[in-house]
Amino acid sequence: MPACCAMRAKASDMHSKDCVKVAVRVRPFNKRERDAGSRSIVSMVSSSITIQDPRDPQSRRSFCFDYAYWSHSGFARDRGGLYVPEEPGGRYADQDSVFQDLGEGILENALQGYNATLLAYGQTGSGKSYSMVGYGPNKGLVPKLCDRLFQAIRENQDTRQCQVFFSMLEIYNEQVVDLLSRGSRNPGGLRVREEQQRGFYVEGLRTVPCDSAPQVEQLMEQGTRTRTTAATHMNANSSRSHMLIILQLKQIFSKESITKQSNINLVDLAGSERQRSSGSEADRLKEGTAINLSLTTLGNVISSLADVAVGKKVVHIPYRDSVLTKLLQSALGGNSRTVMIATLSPADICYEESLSTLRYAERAKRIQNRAVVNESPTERLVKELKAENARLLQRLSRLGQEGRRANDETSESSAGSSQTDPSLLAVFYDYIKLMPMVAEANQMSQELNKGVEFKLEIKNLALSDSKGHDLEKEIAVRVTCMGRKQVWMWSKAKFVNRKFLMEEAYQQHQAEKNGDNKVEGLSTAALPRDKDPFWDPVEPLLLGTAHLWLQSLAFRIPLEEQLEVLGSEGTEEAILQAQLVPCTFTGLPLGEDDILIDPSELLGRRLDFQLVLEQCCGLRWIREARNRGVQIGFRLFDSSQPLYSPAVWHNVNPLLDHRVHFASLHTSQRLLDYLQSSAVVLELWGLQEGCTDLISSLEGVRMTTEGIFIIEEAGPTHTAPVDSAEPSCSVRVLQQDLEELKSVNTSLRKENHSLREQLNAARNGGDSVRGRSVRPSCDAEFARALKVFYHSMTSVRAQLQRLRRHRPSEESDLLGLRLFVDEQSRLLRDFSEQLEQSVSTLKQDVAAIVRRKRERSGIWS
Ligand SMILES: Nc1ncnc2c1ncn2[C@@H]1O[C@H](COP(=O)(O)OP(=O)(O)OP(=O)(O)O)[C@@H](O)[C@H]1O
Repeated sequence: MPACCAMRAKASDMHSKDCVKVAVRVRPFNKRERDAGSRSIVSMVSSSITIQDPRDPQSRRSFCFDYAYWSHSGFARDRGGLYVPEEPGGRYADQDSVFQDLGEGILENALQGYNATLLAYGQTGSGKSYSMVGYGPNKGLVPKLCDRLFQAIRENQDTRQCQVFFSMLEIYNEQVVDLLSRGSRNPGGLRVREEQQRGFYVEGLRTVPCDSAPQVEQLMEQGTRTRTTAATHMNANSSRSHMLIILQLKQIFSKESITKQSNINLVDLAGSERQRSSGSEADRLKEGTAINLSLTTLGNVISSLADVAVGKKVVHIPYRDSVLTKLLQSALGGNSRTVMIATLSPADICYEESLSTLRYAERAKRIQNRAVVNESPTERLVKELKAENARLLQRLSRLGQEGRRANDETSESSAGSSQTDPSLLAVFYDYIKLMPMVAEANQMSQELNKGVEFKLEIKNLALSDSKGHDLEKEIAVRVTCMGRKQVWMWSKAKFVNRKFLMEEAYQQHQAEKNGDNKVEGLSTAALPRDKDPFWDPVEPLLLGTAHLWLQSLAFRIPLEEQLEVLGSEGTEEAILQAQLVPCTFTGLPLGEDDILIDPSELLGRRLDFQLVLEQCCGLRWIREARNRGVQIGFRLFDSSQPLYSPAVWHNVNPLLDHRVHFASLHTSQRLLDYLQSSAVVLELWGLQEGCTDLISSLEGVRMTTEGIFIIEEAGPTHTAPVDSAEPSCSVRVLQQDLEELKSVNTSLRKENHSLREQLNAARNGGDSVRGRSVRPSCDAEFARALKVFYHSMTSVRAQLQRLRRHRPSEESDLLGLRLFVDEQSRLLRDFSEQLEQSVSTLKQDVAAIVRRKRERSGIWS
């Protein structure tokens, strides 16, 4: 069977992750070989090729490749000068058959949106240029590819708009020369730069838009003329430089609103032969060293990648060691579908070089690339990034406005508020960096049937601490096991580490698939869970938080709230009904008369209150999967350990009915400040099948025998060391102060009592009537007015929160934005009306109290 027909699988048949495809082509004898009476030492059967050592005919080496082309014999030259098989169906592989196998596949890949690379490797004069570019009528892969590309563009012009850009460069002595910019050769060559997204690229390389194959051919001719060539003893046309043609194909599918972009790299490598003492001068040696550097590095990169492919641990792939490998990074082990054509002479005098070429090709065969269509991921990434950007910008501007409002009086802060939060920028940077890694992890998971999905999230994007200050944002990866609906949150570091292990597992899997028995280590299929980089033990997950502000406690006013539990990125996770109930130390709720006008009255006194978690409603976590549960975690004041409500499972609106009694035995100014300026952050924790409940750690927690949590110990008398016989001098002074305060308090209470009596007497015509309803004192009236005000402030605050969260949809067009602005104005109007209403009610109440007080003093006087 003709070898060229043996392997007819097209390059486009490659899976998105596959090994570099390798083809070998054997050329006819050249004049020198014929003159030297050379004999062929290469034979080909199907896709396997055997080479014989001319000094030891028994010594043979066989290799098997994806494609093998016999172009050595059995050909004739037709009238047009084309080399064709001597007889129809003959074994000679002509330019057309090579293009059909390799070129068509590359073209299809490019049209699908994959990057593609074609490398020609071999000894000088072995037929690299013939295969890549061709001579005369025997057009090679590149011109044929361009012909077909423009033909395909014409055929598909109804469905897509296409743009083709052409660049051509040469790497010579580790310097990059733009072959399309004659005359602008700067001595150091063009710079190779690196960008996060783009990888390595040549700065300032001329990129010419093309719309026809003849135009490309013209540019190629121009480039070839410019190309540095140096005659060697082996071949008058041989080149000692690497030539790289880059065809960029941009396709716009207007109907689907997507674009696809693919790069086709066509690389004609310099001759692979070792530097020989061939009458070269000093310059030639330098040339040789540099060429060796690029090819040696290419060899090293290929070896390392081949090692990786068989599961060996490779610490470093030396892409950066040469210009060539920098520019070919994506073609070797990256996002590209790559084909290498290794060309060789079958002549006995070329034995060493041909064997070395075959070995090189053998290693290249093992390289595994991971090509992705540059449409969906890129489009999605851009879309996601844009959406994220819009969200972050909105948040930034909101923060800026809030910052400006809050810091009106401090010019320093208001200046700072216009600055971008550096933590946000860092997160942005991480986000962009991790996106392709996440895409790769997803692809590996899919191919290995792991059923695990990775998604980037910004942790704490919408969350704030107990003072309402924004928490530092960081990037996290949400990992979801699709089948069992288990979720994990991985830190950036953990993900990067795991991604490395995933790659190892993936490469192992590929090696197993290819039936490589020499693979060391465990089979990916039998990977135990603790060794599986896609697996982790299930654990509770922080779903979101809600803030219950404590200010009302400083006035001993009860508070009942419907709190919105916000997820890390601002999504509503649930509504939580919670209460703060000031109470006696036995847990009985305090009455209206216990409301304080001045919170400092609490100083030094005991304060008891209960935190009540009543019910959770509309739990998104449970709605998504019923086999889940939740718990609420919270911590107060100085406590380092959170307390948790008991777990509730399988219910979207579970009753929590959880009540915790806290007490401050001796309220300090610090606690008072805390109550007036802080919130208790209620954390909603998601439980999943197989994970254990969160348990409150009571270590270091002071509790009374009645189960009351002490948030602040008793005053200095109690905190004095138990074993000290005599209290210290300052403690004694404080004790005296306390006693004095106590007696002042007692006399004040008495006075208060007698004043109430007098008031009642005045109101009831001098009779002191016991048991009848008594009119409240001014203080109590004032406290009540204050309570009404606080309650109204609760709904004002809710309105403010609604305003803060209200944002236009990411896809908003002009009409959508107008609707958003209208709605925003309405919300603002409601908010200011409510605020004004609350303040004016308070003002009226206070005025009425003052008026009544005056009237009463009139009565008394
Ligand atoms: N498959 C082939 N069929 C017919 N002639 C071939 C074939 N391959 C190569 N040749 C001839 O061999 C000679 C050398 O080939 P070519 O110039 O392609 O070598 P090369 O490897 O590109 O060398 P260099 O490293 O100098 O670029 C050319 O004259 C070419 O026409």
